This record gives sequence, C-alpha cells and structure tokens, in this order.
Amino acid sequence: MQKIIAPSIGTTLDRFIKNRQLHFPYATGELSQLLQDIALACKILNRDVNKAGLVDINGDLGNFNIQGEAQQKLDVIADDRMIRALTNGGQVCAILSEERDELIEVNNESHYIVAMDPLDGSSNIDVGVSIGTIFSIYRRLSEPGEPVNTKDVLQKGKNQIAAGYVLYGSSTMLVYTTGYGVNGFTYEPSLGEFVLSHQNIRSPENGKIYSINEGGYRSFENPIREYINFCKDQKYSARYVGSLVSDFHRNLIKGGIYIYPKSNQAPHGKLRLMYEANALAFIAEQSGGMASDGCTRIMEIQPIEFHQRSPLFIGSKNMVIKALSYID
Ligand SMILES: O=P(O)(O)OC[C@H]1O[C@](O)(COP(=O)(O)O)[C@@H](O)[C@@H]1O
Ligand SMILES: [Mg+2]
Ligand SMILES: [Mg+2]
Repeated sequence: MQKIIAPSIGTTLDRFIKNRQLHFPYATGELSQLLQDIALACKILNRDVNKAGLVDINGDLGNFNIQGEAQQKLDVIADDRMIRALTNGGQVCAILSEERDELIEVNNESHYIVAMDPLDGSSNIDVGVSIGTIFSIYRRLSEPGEPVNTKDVLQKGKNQIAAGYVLYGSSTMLVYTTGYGVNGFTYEPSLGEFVLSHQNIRSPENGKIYSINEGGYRSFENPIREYINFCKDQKYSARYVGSLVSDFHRNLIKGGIYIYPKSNQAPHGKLRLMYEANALAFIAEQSGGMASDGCTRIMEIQPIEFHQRSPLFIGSKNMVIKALSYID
C-alpha cells in the first residue's frame, strides 16, 4: 500500500464522541447528539464573537436578567443560538439559562436537561477580551413524557452526566468531560471542526497563579485577605481576566487557583451554582483539581433555586487545600 504522507489533522470532536459512545453498549446516541448540538451552536457563536465590536452585536440591550445584570446583545444572541440548536437537536426536555428567569421546556420525550451560561465574561465582550460558554448536562429523574419538575433540574453537581465550556480566546477551544477524564478540542476554522488538541488534561496539583478580583480586598473576610497575602509572600503571579472560563482554563493548564469569595456586597458570592460552579467543578475534579464553596465540595451542594449563587474556590488541588486551610 502506498505510504500515507499527508499530516493527520487529528481526531475531530464528532469522531471522538462516536468512538467514546462505543464504550457504552447501552448508549442510545442521545448524549452524543446533544454534545454535537452544543458544539454546533458554539461554532456559530464563535463567528458572532469574532465580530463583537460591530454595531449589530455591540453594547447592551437595556434589559436586565434575573440576576439584575444588564443584558449585553451578545448574551441574548448566545442564549438564542444555544436554545435554537438544542431545540432543533431535540435531545433535551428542558433548558436552564442564565439569561432566562424560567425553565425552557423543549422535547418532553427526551432524557436530558441542560443548564447553561450562554455567554460568560459579559463585561469583556465589547473590549475584545476572551469570553466563554459554559454547560452542564443532567439526566432527568422523572420519566420521559411526564412534566419536567424542579427536582429534575435542581440536582447536585455530582449527578452531572457531562459538563464543559467553550473558550473564545486567541484560539477557540471546547473542553468537556462525561466523567471519564477531560479532553480539549481546538477549533480549526478552515475545516469548521473542533480537533482534539489536549487529550486527557491533568490539572497540575500545584501552581504559581492566583486569580481573584483584588478590587474587593477591603470587603473580603480576613481568611481571604490572609490567603491573598500568602500568595504575595510566595511571589505567585496575580492573573485575573474577569471572565471565569478564561481564568479557569489558564489555571487548569498552567496550575493555579481562582477564587470568587463571599463579601459584604455579595454575601453568597457572585457566580451561579447551576451553570457556572457545578460545570467547572466537574472538569476540575475530573482533571485532578478541586472545587469548594469554602466549606463544602461544590458537587455536594444541594441546589434550592435555579439561579442561586455560591462562593467558589477552584483549581489546583494543593492550592485549594491551602486556601481552605485559612478558613477552617
Ligand atoms: O467583575 P467581577 O466582580 O470580578 O466578576 C467577574 C466574574 O463575573 C462573571 O463575568 C460572571 O459571569 P457572566 O458574565 O456570565 O455573568 C465571570 O465570568 C467573572 O469571573
Ligand atoms: Mg458567567
Ligand atoms: Mg453569562
């Protein structure tokens, strides 16, 4: 046979998902299709993000979401893109979105529920800084055909079937887990494909980067201030993009800790448990890292509200343990 000399482009996301599905003889293909629907929505969103400075995408809409935050145009575009792709794909029975007060009911015959942050890092949209999309996937507890109820949605993070994010940065990457390790795929625009570039990502147990908005230093509780001082004494690098996905991803690859603590202004922290903290906690743990709210493992927290907030300590295992040692 003639020798193949063309450089391989690597494994595409679709092929990777298909190959993985073969490991699960009972698999129906629903989850595989759902992951591909999310990837498709993010490919289209990537195109919108790349032109975020242009008039029809730029600026806020003058509306406020249930969090009381001004909705940026791209927040709503991202929300629409994701909901459209998930609805057309038909593999979800309900969607919980940061940008919608209520649950969106879709195909009641399906097994899966998606909780999502369609556009993470909204304050960075108009200034060309990296932003992301975050998603969590759960299997409903009620039977297909029955009405979806809050119990189906308000499940602990440890019940996630899959979770991931897409980072729209210097390159666009999709990183996800189904509970069997973490893999990263870089978007190849000329092919329109996500290609496996980071196989079986392992988070370094130690790091030299800490990510926290020190502008809130005076409103942080003493243990947080002491940990920040410890990081300074260790001459760690302070890195804070202000987009959770970007800060988390950098620390996942290089080693580091991201902290969004509770404070006088934010008694429960800022980030949302269902579609920010839980998803990244699953990725962190699957890559050997750790995620806590300061006293409880994030994935063990029983959610009580769709949009509830939680303090977040996440990243390299030994750094999170060290930070928590100041709180105990
Ligand atoms: O400006 P602050 O208070 O540091 O908050 C920044 C954090 O808020 C967020 O922007 C919240 O996410 P959204 O942009 O999805 O609302 C995170 O991405 C980021 O880490
Ligand atoms: Mg967010
Ligand atoms: Mg958001």
